[in-house]
Amino acid sequence: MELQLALDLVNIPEAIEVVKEVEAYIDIVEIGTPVVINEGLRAVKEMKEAFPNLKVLADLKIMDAGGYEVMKASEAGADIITVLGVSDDSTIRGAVEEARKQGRKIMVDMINVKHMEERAQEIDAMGVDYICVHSGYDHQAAGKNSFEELTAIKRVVKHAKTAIAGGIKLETLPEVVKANPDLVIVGGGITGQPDKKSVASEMRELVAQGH
Ligand SMILES: O=C([C@H](O)CO)[C@H](O)[C@H](O)COP(=O)(O)O
Repeated sequence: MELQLALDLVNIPEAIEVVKEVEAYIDIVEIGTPVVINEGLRAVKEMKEAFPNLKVLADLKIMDAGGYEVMKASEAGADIITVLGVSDDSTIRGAVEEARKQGRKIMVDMINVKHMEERAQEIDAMGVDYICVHSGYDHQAAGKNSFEELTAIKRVVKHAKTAIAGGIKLETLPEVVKANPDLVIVGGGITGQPDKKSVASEMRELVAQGH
């Protein structure tokens, strides 16, 4: 089980400072959607240059022009790029095809997908690398989480790795680990803490107890 740090509410220098603190405890660093909107793919490029040994995920939440967007994120140095599960199949297939050419990976974010198991099965068959259940900020504000959705996709996903994101904190991580995703994504649960290093270190230990 791997741990991904999501950086959403920071600029590039702040993002780099956070990663310096917790680098030893994470497998993947995510340049979050708000950072890409504010700073562009330059944020991906600068993060990869600063931490060449970390995998960098560009959370573009692609909805159209999958091949083109994946090509641009790959040029910036992204190892993993996100596409939305609610997109047309042609968008997801285009993203996967380009990612294969570029030696990158595709994560499909299942935010707002209505028929979770059915769509997860279809997307799994398209050859994506990760399928991620996700309660976004607006869902979290309404008190939702994705724990049940993780169990649902694990029933049907045969090839892709499974991931979960959205409001995961140190206190809720043991429940997530029990559900056994391949990847846990944490943003505010680390970045919003006064002692980011110790929280990330405890999270690393919990995640290491999973497979
Ligand atoms: O993808 C995200 C969200 O849509 C904002 O871009 C976050 O990275 C994801 O939800 C993880 O962050 P936390 O919910 O703060 O753990």
